[in-house]
Amino acid sequence: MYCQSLPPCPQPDLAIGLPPHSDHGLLTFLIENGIGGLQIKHKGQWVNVHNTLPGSFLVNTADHLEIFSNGKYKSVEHRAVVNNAFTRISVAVANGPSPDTAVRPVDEESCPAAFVPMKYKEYVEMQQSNKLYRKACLDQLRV
Ligand SMILES: O=C(O)CCC(=O)C(=O)O
Ligand SMILES: [Fe+2]
Repeated sequence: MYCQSLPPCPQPDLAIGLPPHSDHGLLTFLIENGIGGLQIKHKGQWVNVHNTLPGSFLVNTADHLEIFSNGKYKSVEHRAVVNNAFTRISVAVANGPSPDTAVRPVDEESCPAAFVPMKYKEYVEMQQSNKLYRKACLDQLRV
């Protein structure tokens, strides 16, 4: 579980709250304190995602879904921007396999694997020991 607190910024256009990245795991569940600020990359453009449905989670597809589905379901690239009025608080819960599971494309027989296998815990360590940058971590595993 990851908790973020991003304070107001006098010049939000010059700052980035959380840099562009994709998450480890299969799916990520997200909640925030009603401020908005999450953006996803869609067809090359940043799109605001503001979940206003009370009591609901926002769900992002993550890297291990992309690996497991051999690229069929892409992990979503996302970032969080700040604003000049409110502190933004968010909680993200990653959901993945057990740490020692080597995640590989599910159907290697019918089509060539697009990713090399890696244990989930090794992937998390790799992501946490590098700067978050777009889908750079997943790109390391591409064949
Ligand atoms: O703050 C958010 O809405 C997103 C958080 C996030 O992307 C993360 O913790 O991986
Ligand atoms: Fe994220």
